[in-house]
Amino acid sequence: MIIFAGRSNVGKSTLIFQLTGKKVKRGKRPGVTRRPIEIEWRGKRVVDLPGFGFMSGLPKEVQERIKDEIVHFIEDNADRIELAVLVVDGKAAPEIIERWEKRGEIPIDVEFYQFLRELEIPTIVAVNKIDKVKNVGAVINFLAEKFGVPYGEVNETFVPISAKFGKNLDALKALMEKKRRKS
Ligand SMILES: Nc1nc2c(ncn2[C@@H]2O[C@H](COP(=O)(O)OP(=O)(O)OP(=O)(O)O)[C@@H](O)[C@H]2O)c(=O)[nH]1
Repeated sequence: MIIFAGRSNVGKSTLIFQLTGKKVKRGKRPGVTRRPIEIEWRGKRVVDLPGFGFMSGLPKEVQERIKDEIVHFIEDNADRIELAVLVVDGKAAPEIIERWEKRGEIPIDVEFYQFLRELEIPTIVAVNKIDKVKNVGAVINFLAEKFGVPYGEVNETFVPISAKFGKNLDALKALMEKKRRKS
């Protein structure tokens, strides 16, 4: 099983469509049915987890419930998950992370990455929307530091992509194949 996770609106559905040719789009009404969506792809299960973090119009309790469901889903399936792709918005993430830190909170992306690592699930961070980013290297260095990824592991953890424009998806696919847990 391969899981895709990330904050709401980072481009998960767009990316999964680009990689698999399958639509995983939910109805746009937030909070209604935001269960994990599973598709079959090359004999594997690919799961699009609901977006976590702040979504406008969603009460805090609903956001918390979604987060709990995601955590439970991952814990329940940890042995079967061969790879996690954490999608972040390369344009928005640095600012969001800094805002959370200023409030004294652990940014949700950081928490989530560390949660996956604790469960020893191989994890790739797809840094999406790089078409909107000027200095991609700086963003990746920033994220690596915040996520606690050692320098020597940066290249096998972060992949800059643009899902919308189909940019660098071959590199992502290659890394997915390399990193996934082979049983
Ligand atoms: N500029 C740019 N926009 C993108 C890119 N990828 C996705 N988007 C846009 O970002 C918005 C959100 O994309 P989705 O694929 O719906 O995001 P999602 O993460 O599945 O969102 P949720 O369903 O809320 O979890 C859409 O308007 C996409 O067109 C990208 O690489 N570059």
